[in-house]
Amino acid sequence: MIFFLSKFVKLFSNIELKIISKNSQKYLSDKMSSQTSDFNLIEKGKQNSAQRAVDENIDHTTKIIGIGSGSTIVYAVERLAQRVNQENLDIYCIPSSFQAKQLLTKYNLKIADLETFTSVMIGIIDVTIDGADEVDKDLTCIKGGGGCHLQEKLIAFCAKKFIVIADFRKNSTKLGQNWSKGIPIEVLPSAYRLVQDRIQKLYEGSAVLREFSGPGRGKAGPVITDNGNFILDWIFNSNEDNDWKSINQEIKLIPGVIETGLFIGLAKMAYFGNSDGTVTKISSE
Ligand SMILES: O=C(CO)[C@H](O)[C@H](O)COP(=O)(O)O
Repeated sequence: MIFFLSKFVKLFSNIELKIISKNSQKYLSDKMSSQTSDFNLIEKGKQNSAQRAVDENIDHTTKIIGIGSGSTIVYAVERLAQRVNQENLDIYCIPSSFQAKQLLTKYNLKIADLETFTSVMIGIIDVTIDGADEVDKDLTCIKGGGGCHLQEKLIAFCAKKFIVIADFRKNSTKLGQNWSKGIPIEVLPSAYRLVQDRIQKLYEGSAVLREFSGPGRGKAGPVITDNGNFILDWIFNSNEDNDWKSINQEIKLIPGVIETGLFIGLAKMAYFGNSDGTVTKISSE
């Protein structure tokens, strides 16, 4: 009797285990396919915003373009290369990073830098196109998620038109609404403790040294920018009504600060690729 009873219990628990494992397999596969579809919507959003920005702002009169960095700009460069070939456009591109330069090389586009041309610098670039980590209702941006905001600010500053391209996640009313990784600040390596200290005394939140994470990724220790500097990410209090213009000026006065990832009054337009396939265009004028 005991023998049969134990056989029955074993059989029942095997069935139960199979049901649990089937359910968890279903849960995992549902979760994975919903993550894949989220990923696709985001990528499609990036692509749609990039294509629209290139198509609406570049023509045969465009001679010099500033090229930002990140994952969204890849779609813009792809589209630009297509149009340069199809329409025989004669365009020089100024990259904002090692990554952007590699991208331009891959697509065989003509590369220049800010010293190539002898004319007046401000306005020398017809259009600069770049991604952003977050954009608020006034088109103030947080940039530098990829650590390239110093060169990105240079090509935004020298452009007649600075255009932001992004997927729907970056479209906020207020900075900090969707982006929680803070404001990147490029600093001289020997000054990072001083800047960290000063920011934490001036404002709420913390200024965290950006480091590589995870075994087998990058190197141990701090992220080094294309210019050989460190990055602090200032995680600010997003519930405050922050006056970004004066905060930016104050941070830039700290010795050792090279550039902040706050782009104020620079963007003329932003294109956001939405999850339904449409593109929202916001203009500062
Ligand atoms: O500022 C940047 C790099 O310094 C990027 O433009 C920003 O991080 C957005 O990147 P992505 O297009 O991958 O979302």
